[in-house]
Amino acid sequence: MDGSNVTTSLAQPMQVNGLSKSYGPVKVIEKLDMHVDPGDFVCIVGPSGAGKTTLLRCLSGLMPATSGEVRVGGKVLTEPLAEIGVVFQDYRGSLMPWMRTLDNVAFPLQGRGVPKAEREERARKCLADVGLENAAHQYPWELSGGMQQRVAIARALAYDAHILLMDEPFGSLDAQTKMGLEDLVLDLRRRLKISVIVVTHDIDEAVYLADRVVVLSGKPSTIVDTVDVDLGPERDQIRTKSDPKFFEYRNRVMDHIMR
Ligand SMILES: Nc1ncnc2c1ncn2[C@@H]1O[C@H](COP(=O)(O)OP(=O)(O)OP(=O)(O)O)[C@@H](O)[C@H]1O
Repeated sequence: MDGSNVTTSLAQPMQVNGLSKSYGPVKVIEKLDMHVDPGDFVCIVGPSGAGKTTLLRCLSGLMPATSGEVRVGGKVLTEPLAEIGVVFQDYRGSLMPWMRTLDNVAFPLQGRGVPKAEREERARKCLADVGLENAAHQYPWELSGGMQQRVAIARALAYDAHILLMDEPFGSLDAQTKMGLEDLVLDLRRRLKISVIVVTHDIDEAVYLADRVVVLSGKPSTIVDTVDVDLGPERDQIRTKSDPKFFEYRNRVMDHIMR
């Protein structure tokens, strides 16, 4: 956990108790317990098919667990909440091409009855938060992939979300853009005092970003390890990734996944 911000985080704690999920007769996740404290940055890793996306969907309220529960601020999650923003890997499919950037970000607010002037004001603030204040009137197809993913992040945060869930958010971006967005999300966590949960295939990315890496494995999947990452609150793409502790954490996670 990043001691510099958590005490003032507005996010509610998230608690997962004995969560299991089956698709028909196939049990994918079994009796999973985890918690995310306000301001935490948690990464979830595991081999392909381990149920990472399934878990994230359950955490978002988009899909019910088969048994067990997710609690947000002590209340059982039964539907998507404004408190929880979700970003998917496929930014091309998630933005509406006929809407300008500002309208894409403001769109979810319309469904929640926020008046037009306030919608625009909030959307502008969120675009500024992700460094896109000058792209408000462009269409998604006029933006680079990294910029489109920034818009998707702004939209996820637009309705006062304090918990940001991301499913392979940087998977389809080039290496340099990906690093820029990793640092942007670290910065957003610090500035906006949000909790962030990221599902990723990329173990280096998980260790670089997280206060805690949760490793899923097995059939059905359980948590086989939880790695507390003690690399300090400030991360740097070169320095942090050269720290001997970074290699220790990476190898420990890799050991579980390659088994
Ligand atoms: N809607 C669904 N109906 C039936 N089975 C599903 C459904 N969604 C996922 N599965 C199955 O559940 C298992 C876990 O899938 P999930 O996508 O959660 O894993 P993952 O760890 O995110 O995988 P990857 O890393 O490859 O994206 C897989 O065997 C998948 O085929």
